[in-house]
Amino acid sequence: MQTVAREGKLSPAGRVAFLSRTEIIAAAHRLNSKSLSDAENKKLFGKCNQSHGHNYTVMVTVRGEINPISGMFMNIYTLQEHMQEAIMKPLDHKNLDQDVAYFADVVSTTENLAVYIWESLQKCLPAGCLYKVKVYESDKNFIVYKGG
Ligand SMILES: CC(=O)C(=O)[C@H]1CNc2nc(N)[nH]c(=O)c2N1
Ligand SMILES: O=P(O)(O)OP(=O)(O)OP(=O)(O)O
Ligand SMILES: [Zn+2]
Repeated sequence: MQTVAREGKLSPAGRVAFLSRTEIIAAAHRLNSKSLSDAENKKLFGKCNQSHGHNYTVMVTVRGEINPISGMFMNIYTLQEHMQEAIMKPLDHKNLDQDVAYFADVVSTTENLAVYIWESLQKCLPAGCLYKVKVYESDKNFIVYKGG
């Protein structure tokens, strides 16, 4: 279906684009499960059973139809604002296990951090537009979570 504005040609409706933004959060954590004994935690998590920190790189990808009038489906600054509220404010320069209630009983693995970020963003983004959360714990280690 063609949509033509008063001036200029417009892209046909129905084109889906994927918009991504990254932010870096510095956070401390300790891999420790309350369901395991101290000895089991030490055996399973090794040195990560001790408090340490990471500079996590978080990449959020949203998707939507390109608006034929504006040429976008979401202003990047809107995504930035949502990431500020859902990610930076609750997580940056925090101790995940002590300062974030979600991790009181959830092991602060990168997998669970990605789930937390997904669920936090779902509350503020339009339904269905969140596509992917990718979290790098280091240059080499990263997790991708797409919901479900
Ligand atoms: C390295 C670290 O500092 C960690 O905290 C690592 C240790 N291993 C590991 N394995 C996973 N599947 N997920 C993690 O988040 C993780 N953290
Ligand atoms: O996320 P997709 O499906 O676009 O695929 P990709 O670019 O391989 O990304 P990833 O491996 O991070 O899911
Ligand atoms: Zn770690």
